[in-house]
Amino acid sequence: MITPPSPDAQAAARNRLAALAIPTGALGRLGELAVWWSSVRGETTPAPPAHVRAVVFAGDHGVAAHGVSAYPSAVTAAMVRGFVAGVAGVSVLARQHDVSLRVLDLGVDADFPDLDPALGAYKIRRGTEPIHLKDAMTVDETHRAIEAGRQIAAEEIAAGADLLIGGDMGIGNTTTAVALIAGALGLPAEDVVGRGTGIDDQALAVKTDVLATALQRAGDRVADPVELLAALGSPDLAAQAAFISAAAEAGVPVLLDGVISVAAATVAERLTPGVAPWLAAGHRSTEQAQWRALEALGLAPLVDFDLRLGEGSGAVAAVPMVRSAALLLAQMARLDELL
Ligand SMILES: O=C(O)c1ccc[n+]([C@@H]2O[C@H](COP(=O)([O-])O)[C@@H](O)[C@H]2O)c1
Ligand SMILES: Cc1cc2nc[nH]c2cc1C
Repeated sequence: MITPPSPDAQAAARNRLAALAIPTGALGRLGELAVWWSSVRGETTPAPPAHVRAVVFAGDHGVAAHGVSAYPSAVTAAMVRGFVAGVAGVSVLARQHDVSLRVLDLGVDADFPDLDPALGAYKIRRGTEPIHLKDAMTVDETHRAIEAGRQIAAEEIAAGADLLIGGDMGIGNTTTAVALIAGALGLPAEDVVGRGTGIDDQALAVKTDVLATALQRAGDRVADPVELLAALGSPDLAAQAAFISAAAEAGVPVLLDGVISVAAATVAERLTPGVAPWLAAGHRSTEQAQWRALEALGLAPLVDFDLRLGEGSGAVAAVPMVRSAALLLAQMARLDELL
């Protein structure tokens, strides 16, 4: 059950925004962001987010061996080591913006015996089945991934999070993410397919075929979010979807990233309707499925920099905007105080 963000705080914030020493509406989307932050924090002028916590959900995707990505699956495990070492793109942004960053292996097709076992504490399986040929995983694995995502959110909230971010790492995961979006929104393969890590026209045609076959294979099962995740998803996507659901249930807002994060949010809205008002969209990815899914959630992205890195990077890059919005609403004078 999801309680909506505070309508009283939202109304009070909107009134204060309208009274600020600016021409009416001059803060544009920054003003709307401030009102959102007030509503999710339940205060007229809440402090800016000070305990932003990001979790990277890593996993491999069976479709990666079928010509849908510009990179081999081995990159997933290599990048997991990069997150652990603090040298991935999102690692740099997280340090810069004082965001805590945790990477978890939900389904990487490798083991990491030399690393902290906490990395694999929620591991469900090694890789998924290719979704155009068979179900990505079993329904039991799906339930376990969902439970993992809920627990991970609970841990981050217990650690004091006032804003959560879900990131991703997984070669092939844009195929999975856009399949979930297509399944949830009833869109055809051509309306969701994108170039992911940067595939050429030939691979784009293969990816479109894989998606169309996967959607055909899943059929009506897409109507049920657990069946949708089992047929077309992955442990990492299922866990991220449940992480978002659990955050919204606990009244903790989530800043979304690119197409994988937005696919997780789309599934979260199906798992627990009423999630969307707890979400803000960090950035606009290059993936068309992300724009369509954001629109369906009623969200407009903050940063529009042609980012397509994933990892939670676009969300972390937008954290300063949330902080700016909160501080503007709290610290600016009203026009009537200056006249
Ligand atoms: O966040 C996005 O919108 C996004 C768009 C394109 C690619 N990615 C990242 O690239 C990887 C998946 O791309 P691909 O082509 O292997 O499906 C995965 O690790 C994602 O984090 C991420
Ligand atoms: C190098 C590399 C880094 C990434 N980070 C997220 N997705 C990625 C995909 C690749 C290929």
